[in-house]
Amino acid sequence: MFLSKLDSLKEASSKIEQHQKIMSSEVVSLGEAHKRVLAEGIKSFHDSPPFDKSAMDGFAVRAEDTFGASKSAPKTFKIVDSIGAGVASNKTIGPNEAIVIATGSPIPEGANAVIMKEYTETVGDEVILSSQVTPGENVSPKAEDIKKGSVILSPKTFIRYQELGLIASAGYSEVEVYKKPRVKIIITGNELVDPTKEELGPAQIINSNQYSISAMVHDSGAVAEVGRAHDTFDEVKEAILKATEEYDVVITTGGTAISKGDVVLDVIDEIGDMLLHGVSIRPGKAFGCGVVNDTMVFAFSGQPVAAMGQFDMFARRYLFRMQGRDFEFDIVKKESELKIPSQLGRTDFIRTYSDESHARHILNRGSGVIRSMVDANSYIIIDENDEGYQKGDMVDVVFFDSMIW
Ligand SMILES: Nc1nc2c(c(=O)[nH]1)N[C@H]1C(S)=C(S)[C@@H](COP(=O)(O)OP(=O)(O)OC[C@H]3O[C@@H](n4cnc5c(N)ncnc54)[C@H](O)[C@@H]3O)O[C@H]1N2
Ligand code: MOO
Repeated sequence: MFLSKLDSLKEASSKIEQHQKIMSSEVVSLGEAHKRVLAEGIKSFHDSPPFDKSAMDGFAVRAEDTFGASKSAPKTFKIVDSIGAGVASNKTIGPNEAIVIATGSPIPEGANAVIMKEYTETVGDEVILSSQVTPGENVSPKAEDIKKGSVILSPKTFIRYQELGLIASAGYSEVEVYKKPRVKIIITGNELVDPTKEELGPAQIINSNQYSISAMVHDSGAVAEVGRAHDTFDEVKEAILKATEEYDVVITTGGTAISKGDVVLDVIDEIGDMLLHGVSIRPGKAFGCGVVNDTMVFAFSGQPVAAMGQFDMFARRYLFRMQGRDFEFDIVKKESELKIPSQLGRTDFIRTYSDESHARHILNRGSGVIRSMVDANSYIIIDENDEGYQKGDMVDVVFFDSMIW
């Protein structure tokens, strides 16, 4: 049965938060660290660049010697050396001397600027400059990017491609990150068949949740494995108990309402601590969760859209936080194209297609209409204290893409 009074979204979130777990850490190679979260701070082993470095192909010179050089009054320098990538010159530049230099090579002793090849003409062992340079021009100074010994990233930083580059430059080949939670998804429902079944029986439904929820788990930085259970108390109980022993989080779908085969919440109640059954949200009211064997078990509706919404409202934040990363809805304001009524005391997640300016309506919004999630790109969130919106009101919108890990 649903609990006698439905929890609000805020109450439900806070009950779940009280049982938030954080994963331990592991060391992974840098190649595997993309989209993981740092469990350690990163202190640089090196300066980057490690030396004053040429930013251009051209000639290293003493800037002072070039002053006054122009197309109409070119200056001639003597070429005393030529260095390519990965080579340092052992020469020291003297007055009116130049060294051929490649982008990335160390600035030779005595030089303080690089003139781009385009402003020069080489004649034998001399180079004619048709422009002047200022001290430091076309030179990337030592440690301009990273200073040796400095803390460049703090723990809990999400590693995007940019951070990967920085970590590599700091001299790391492996890093300590939070482990990925392993999530067992248990699909319940006697009526369910695989998408491969060609002829559906009179009461059969294709199991789509397995695919959508697994993908959502994956999109939250976690690893998903799927199992099936029939709608019997013993089978669901055994499946949940086993999963809580082997996985970090368990998600079930189906069997959260109140007919005979809806056993999931009764099972959780018997074998663990039930935290929630029924939340004042739409879609997704038939949501439950509890803690079994010290493991969070989320019980989602069988209705495909309700299950996706419940993931967005509860499981996504839980999985993010397990990996050391926070998650809040990234809310933007859009103008509502239509009047949207809502019930006080309930938080609504209205599927919508939002463009630059407007939140546009999606018509059929049943909990089983997966098409509505495909046509939508965002939710309008209507707070429990709002009775809805008039056409033209500014509404809170969260884009689906903004929720992905
Ligand atoms: N008397 C009441 N009945 C219902 C209530 C209520 O408050 N009082 N709540 C309704 C709400 S809200 C929802 S949501 C559903 C939740 O039902 P269940 O979680 O028990 O889901 P099922 O009955 O197992 O399935 C519902 C529907 O979804 C299909 N389904 C199930 N699993 C999958 C899957 N893996 N892939 C695709 N589709 C799936 C299933 O075949 C049903 O058609 O309860 C309302 N009832
Ligand atoms: O959990 Mo149900 O979505 O409100 O149809």
